[in-house]
Amino acid sequence: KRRHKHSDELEKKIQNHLTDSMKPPGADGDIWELFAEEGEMKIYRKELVEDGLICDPLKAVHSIGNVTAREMCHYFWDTDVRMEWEGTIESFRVIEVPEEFTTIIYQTHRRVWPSAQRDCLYLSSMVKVDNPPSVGDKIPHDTWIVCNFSVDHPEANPVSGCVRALIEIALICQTFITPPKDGGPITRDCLQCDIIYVANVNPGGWAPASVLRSIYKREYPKFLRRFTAYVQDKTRKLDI
Ligand SMILES: O=S(=O)(CCO)c1ccc(-c2ccc(C3CCCC3)c([C@H]3C[C@H]3c3ccccn3)c2)cc1
Repeated sequence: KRRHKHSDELEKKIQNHLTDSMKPPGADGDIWELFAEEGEMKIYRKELVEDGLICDPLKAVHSIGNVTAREMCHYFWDTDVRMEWEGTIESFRVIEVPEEFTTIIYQTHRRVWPSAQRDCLYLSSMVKVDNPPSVGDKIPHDTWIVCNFSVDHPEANPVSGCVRALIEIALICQTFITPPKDGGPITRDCLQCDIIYVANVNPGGWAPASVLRSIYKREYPKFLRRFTAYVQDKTRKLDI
């Protein structure tokens, strides 16, 4: 069962995401504030301050056509394409690959004036979920999750002056297939991918609340817009 040092922690986090993060906002009795809405994309936040630091949890739900859950999670997880859609990291390095679909990454974020630059050191794992909870009455064809969470690593060799931000992030995707009425073959037009993205970022040290909250308000919608468009573009059949 224990495949690498973080296997147990990873399993536990995935189980938590599948039970907690897949619930629609508000189902947990918590008060989520809808702060951005663009078509199917809805982004919610909660205000949370821990030890004086802004740790506002974020939850986004979205649904896009023509892609599968596996494609969404693959492009989110695959570091080979990271800089093609990530707009706020300055550099990153894969420190270790504990197993085939699990990497340990060190990355630095662009400095947010007037606070110090932040870096993140985290494990990133892509997993197919076998017995997914079905949300509502729709039955998913398949469910995939990418789980990113902060870990320690002796070889991080951090950029001096960076403050370590702590992250707990998950991208959970489900593929829904609507076969064509005429009984024809299933094409990309029959695909719908439901997305849940949860992010808990602890800035790790002081940063002005107003600055952080305005960054989150700007960066999360931008990230979801840019990333989903990127995947649809990468998977679009070539215009013949
Ligand atoms: O989804 S991922 O796993 C994709 C891999 O990169 C992810 C996303 C976001 C972060 C992150 C980490 C630190 C910060 C802050 C804290 C104080 C100063 C930097 C932010 C703030 C900058 C905000 C932000 C929000 C959304 C997207 C990017 N930037 C975001 C880390 C990982």
